[in-house]
Amino acid sequence: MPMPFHTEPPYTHGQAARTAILLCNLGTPDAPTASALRRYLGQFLSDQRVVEIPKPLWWLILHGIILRTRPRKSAAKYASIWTPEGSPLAVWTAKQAALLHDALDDAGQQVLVRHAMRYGNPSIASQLDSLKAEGATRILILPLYPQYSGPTTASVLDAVYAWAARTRHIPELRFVNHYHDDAGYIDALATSLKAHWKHHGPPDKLVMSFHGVPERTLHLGDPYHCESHKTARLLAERMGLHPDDYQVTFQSRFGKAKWLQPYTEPTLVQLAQSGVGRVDVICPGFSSDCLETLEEINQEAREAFLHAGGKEFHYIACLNDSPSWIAALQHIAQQHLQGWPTQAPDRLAQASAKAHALAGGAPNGVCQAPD
Ligand SMILES: C=CC1=C(C)c2cc3[nH]c(cc4nc(cc5[nH]c(cc1n2)c(C)c5CCC(=O)O)C(CCC(=O)O)=C4C)c(C)c3C=C
Ligand SMILES: [Fe+2]
Ligand SMILES: [Fe+2]
Repeated sequence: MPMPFHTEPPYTHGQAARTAILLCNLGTPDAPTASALRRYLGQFLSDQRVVEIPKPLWWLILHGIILRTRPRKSAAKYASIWTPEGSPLAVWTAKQAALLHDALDDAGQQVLVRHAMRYGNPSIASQLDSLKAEGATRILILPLYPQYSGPTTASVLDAVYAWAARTRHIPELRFVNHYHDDAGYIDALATSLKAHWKHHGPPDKLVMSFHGVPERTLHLGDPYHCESHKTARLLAERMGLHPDDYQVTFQSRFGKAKWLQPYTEPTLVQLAQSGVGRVDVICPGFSSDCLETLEEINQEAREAFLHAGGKEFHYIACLNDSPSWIAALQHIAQQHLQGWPTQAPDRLAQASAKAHALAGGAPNGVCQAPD
């Protein structure tokens, strides 16, 4: 009796091999509730890329303290930014994938574009499984983090490698490592600033706030700090700013350890106290608005600045679905897709079917080499 060798959905005879892009973001809770936050934070904060404290000790702190108190507090913050469509991070990420697909399609490149979340849903493994089931044999992993860091970019790659480790027939995989100095990305940020300043004029100080990481990761070789500063310098140059016109800060500190400095909120308070009337805050490291920008910056930091005597606080929205950002993503994707076929699938299917007809077909009509 013939053995059923296939442990995964096989390519059916004549099915086209497809090229795909998986946009990967951090993830977000499924609902602004304490139970959803406990699940999300439990997964997020168990990742050794995110918290580099030895496991037994961290497990006790995480389960004994953090997951008992933080979910309720964080849920209240999420509730303040939640939209009828869901969490802003999830809404924007899905929209970016759809717009990137359409932009590539308009350029004559038919590729599958999906999004996945490192924590929460849809997971990286589930999206890779479904891409494979749709015939993807070449997958470009594009993390939505312009600056490389261990907790973000490397953690996405860990999830991809973990999926690959349990997959028999691994598709060709490519990874975008970073694009902190990509001209299109810098242009997209400059376009946001120009649009804002066209109506409001420039501020007394522009604060460029990046998510923080523990300072020791810099000394251990993480390029995040330097890449963030390079993004800031390129944006300033692009805007013709003098070094005194702007400041780079790091936000979202977690725990008691020293993180990258200067910290965003204390800097804003100092600026207000030293007589700076108007600040504009932009968050170039976040490709879409999320809790860290909408709540931490646009609510908490705004209040701290105004409370300390500042007069005007302008928050400049993330790149989200802005056309210049989608064009930048398209260009970044195209650079990394070079050499991979991106024609219409029906043309590939015809070529594949013809090849099989010439070769006499595959046993049982099952084909594991569709190109
Ligand atoms: C515990 C350590 C954390 C590290 C290190 C860290 C790095 C890091 N994070 C982002 C981007 C985002 N973080 C977001 C939320 C968030 N981050 C942490 C902790 C660390 N992040 C926590 C606990 C949370 C959850 C919210 C809370 O309870 O405070 C988000 C927003 C997600 C959303 O749902 O909107 C983003 C985006 C980067 C880029 C980064 C390192 C460079
Ligand atoms: Fe974070
Ligand atoms: Fe540096």
